[in-house]
Amino acid sequence: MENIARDDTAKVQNKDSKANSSNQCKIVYALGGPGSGKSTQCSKIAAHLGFCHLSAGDLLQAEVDSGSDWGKMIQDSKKEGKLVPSEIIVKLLQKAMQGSQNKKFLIDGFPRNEENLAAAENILKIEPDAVLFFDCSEEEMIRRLLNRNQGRVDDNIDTIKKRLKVYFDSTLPVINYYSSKGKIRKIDAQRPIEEVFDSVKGVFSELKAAEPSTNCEHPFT
Ligand SMILES: Nc1ncnc2c1ncn2[C@@H]1O[C@H](COP(=O)(O)OP(=O)(O)OP(=O)(O)O)[C@@H](O)[C@H]1O
Ligand SMILES: O=c1ccn([C@@H]2O[C@H](COP(=O)(O)O)[C@@H](O)[C@H]2O)c(=O)[nH]1
Ligand SMILES: [Mg+2]
Repeated sequence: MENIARDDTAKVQNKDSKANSSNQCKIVYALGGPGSGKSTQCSKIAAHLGFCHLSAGDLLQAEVDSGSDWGKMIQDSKKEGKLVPSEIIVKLLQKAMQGSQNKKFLIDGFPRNEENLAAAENILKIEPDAVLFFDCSEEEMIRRLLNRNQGRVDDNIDTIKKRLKVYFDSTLPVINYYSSKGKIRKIDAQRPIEEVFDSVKGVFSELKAAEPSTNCEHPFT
């Protein structure tokens, strides 16, 4: 599977990639704990700021719904709050990015562990321009997930506890890595949806202000 993914890597490049600078993309990651509001905010960013929103969890769920060979394994992982092998999500992201005319991607809920991070850098060959970190208390995340009411197999207290453990053990180190690279934009996600979105818009305004005024094919806003 890794070989198939590698064959196509040159088609998805962004400004931090070494190759193919003529095909520049803007890439923003959205990370945070389960229920921190990543997908809620990403939907609003896509609607208001013209990004293509790619939710890793939704891409995996689409595989389950399509009855693909990976479907059962993905569904079992989701029920257990476990992460699927990186090559699967990389393949799905790659297909979605290549199928989009948009060059501004908002990747929601990936990378979630160090294996994902290595796959993003070495197989997808993407580097985020910025990483939105939705910071929310554990109590509030649990409250939101138990009230989500979307029929998700993982919105029950046993699975939520497992997902929180994966988040604290595996995703926080990824957030710390991007923090050390100066890419994290931390947002207080504990507040009401519109207040959080005001902060999100502020982040994109700052990113736009910081980008070079010339030769910018895909501006942040
Ligand atoms: N700021 C907020 N205040 C109150 N409720 C919120 C807020 N943001 C999102 N919600 C609600 O909390 C629930 C979880 O939000 P959302 O699905 O966006 O979280 P998520 O971070 O994408 O979670 P997951 O990691 O499970 O995909 C949803 O029911 C959503 O409507
Ligand atoms: O990169 C990823 C993203 C998601 N998963 C699996 O999907 C579920 C649900 O994801 P949400 O982002 O919360 O919708 C997650 O718990 C994992 O089982 C993954 O493996 N890798
Ligand atoms: Mg989500």
